[in-house]
Amino acid sequence: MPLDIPLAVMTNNSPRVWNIKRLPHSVRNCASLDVFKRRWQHVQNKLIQSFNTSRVTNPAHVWVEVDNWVSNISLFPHEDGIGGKMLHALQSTKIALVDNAPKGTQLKLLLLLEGNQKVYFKPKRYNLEHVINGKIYAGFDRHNSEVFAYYLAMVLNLKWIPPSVIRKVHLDNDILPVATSGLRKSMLKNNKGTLCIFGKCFYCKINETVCPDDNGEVEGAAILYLNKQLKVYKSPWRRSYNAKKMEWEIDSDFCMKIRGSLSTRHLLNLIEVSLFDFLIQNGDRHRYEVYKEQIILLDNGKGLGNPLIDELDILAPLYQCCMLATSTWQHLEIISGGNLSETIKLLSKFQGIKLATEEHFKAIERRLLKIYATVQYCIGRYGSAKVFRRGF
Ligand SMILES: Nc1ncnc2c1ncn2[C@@H]1O[C@H](COP(=O)(O)OP(=O)(O)OP(=O)(O)O)[C@@H](O)[C@H]1O
Ligand SMILES: [Mn+2]
Repeated sequence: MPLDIPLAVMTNNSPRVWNIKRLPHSVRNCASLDVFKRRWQHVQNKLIQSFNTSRVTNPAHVWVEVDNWVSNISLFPHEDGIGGKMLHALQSTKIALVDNAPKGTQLKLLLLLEGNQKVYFKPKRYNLEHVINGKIYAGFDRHNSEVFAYYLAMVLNLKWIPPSVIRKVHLDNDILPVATSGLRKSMLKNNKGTLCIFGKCFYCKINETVCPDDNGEVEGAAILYLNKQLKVYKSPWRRSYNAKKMEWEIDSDFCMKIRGSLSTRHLLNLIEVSLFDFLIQNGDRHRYEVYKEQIILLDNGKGLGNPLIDELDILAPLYQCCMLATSTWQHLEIISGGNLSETIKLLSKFQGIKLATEEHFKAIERRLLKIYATVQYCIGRYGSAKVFRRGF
């Protein structure tokens, strides 16, 4: 068991622990609730304006806008309906070329869309109801987790994630005519005579294929490819992927040790990412990419595995460092009370997609309460002046 897990959180699922009285003062103070509500409505309206558009007359214009976007506060534009337009272009632009994308361990394809836009395509491996058991990083990537993560990041105001949407591609019509010979060689016919893909990647196996459905279509997450110079870091809180314990799992002063080598800003960013990962239960962020001093949320496919489990040690950066950017906290305050799930559902509906079962949405709300409780633990231990930091 990792050291220093908040006691309130550890005494586990007792409803008393999640009683509203235990939440940080600001969250339960009725006078603030009105202020939060107004602030949230403002944020939600902006998100709706961004995603409530789907028709794109010329996707090439969207890619030009995306490519030319320069900003220190977001990876992509988010005003004037561009969110929905990017997703629609990702979902419907004709595919000009498809190849294997051998980087990483999981089967994925690299699509080149007309207009020269590169896209990663992570195929569907499971139905939404499928529950992953075992280790936190078990199983194949979940395509819906990638897309869910995108909307979650938007709602959390983490604007450093590539747009991602559910897309169906027709194997015979959309893929085969434009497939490279390498990709054709990584396909085979199953015992029903259907052509399936086994791909080219570290874990790709000939007996673990992706096959089209009865309509001849393969569903997957279409993720915008970032053609940018990214710095790669190993996460200080990465798992060992074997029986060996990592330093963060045995050393209660772990955060103190790494503070010497990471700037406060970088650490606050890592902590913010741990909240995001805890909500979807992505325990597989072994390394991360940085662009313009910001962590980019790439590879979010290991979330949404089991809605009944909340692996607390994903929150270790928060409860071991007990620091949080004030701006992050202010945003967490306004998404309480169901706003988070409601908005993800609302925004994804504009693209006509269902991203997760009700159990997963409930789990996200439950985990949000655990984040509040962990912050409360930190405040109790160190006082809010030490916990909340001017961050970004
Ligand atoms: N949208 C993207 N744009 C550009 N590069 C990307 C994008 N997504 C992932 N990458 C790069 O490709 C690599 C592999 O992608 P990803 O991590 O999603 O695959 P994976 O099979 O899950 O890998 P792993 O098993 O190592 O987690 C990443 O390390 C990252 O450098
Ligand atoms: Mn991965």
